[in-house]
Amino acid sequence: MFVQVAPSILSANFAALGRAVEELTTAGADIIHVDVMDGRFVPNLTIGPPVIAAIREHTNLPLDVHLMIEEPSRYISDYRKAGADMITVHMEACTHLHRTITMIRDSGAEAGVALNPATSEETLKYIYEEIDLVLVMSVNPGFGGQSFISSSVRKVANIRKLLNDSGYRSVRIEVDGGVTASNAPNLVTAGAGILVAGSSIFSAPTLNEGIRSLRIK
Ligand SMILES: O=C(CO)[C@@H](O)[C@H](O)COP(=O)(O)O
Ligand SMILES: [Co+2]
Repeated sequence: MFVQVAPSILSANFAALGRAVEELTTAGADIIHVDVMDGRFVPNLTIGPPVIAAIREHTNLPLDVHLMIEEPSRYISDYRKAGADMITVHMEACTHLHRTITMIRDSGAEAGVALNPATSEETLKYIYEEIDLVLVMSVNPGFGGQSFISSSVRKVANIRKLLNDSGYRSVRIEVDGGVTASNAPNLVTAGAGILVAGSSIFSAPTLNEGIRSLRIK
């Protein structure tokens, strides 16, 4: 079954992000996942547009920018200008979600909506038409290296069914957090099309082996 693998650079050496992105590209990544944290929406701080613009120079792969920030609508154009191809905002961080995802699409990027583990898939009902992907958080956002929350597999299957039944088969489901070679097959069978992984890829003997271990034959 076809799945795209999106390594998260949260697990890379931040002193050498350009090289990490080049190595992931050579190792067979499909997409580069970039975690943006503001220390408010999540209890951790990472990087912003200048760093994304710098890594943009080191790969031609799509940059998938996962915004774990309050009021993301204030920064959409900054992230797009920095080189983001896909911009995902959290349902829980957006009072005016419809407006924010419209801004993302108008900027020319693909629009994604992320759901925290405790947020129901039912909340997506009125925005199927406006989005390109749903990001299912399979850990509580904020940190790499956490354990996978197993109910996420059921959530992916529910979302796939809701999307297919409503005529939105082309909306992809991305899963992020604790993804490993042991849970990847179940996630793909449930309907995930993109798997994000940080620690499982960076702790593998090689980046290529880590990426390949998540692809389902
Ligand atoms: O968004 C996040 C964490 O909030 C993720 O993208 C993590 O970076 C994934 O890391 P692992 O759980 O695979 O180590
Ligand atoms: Co992420």
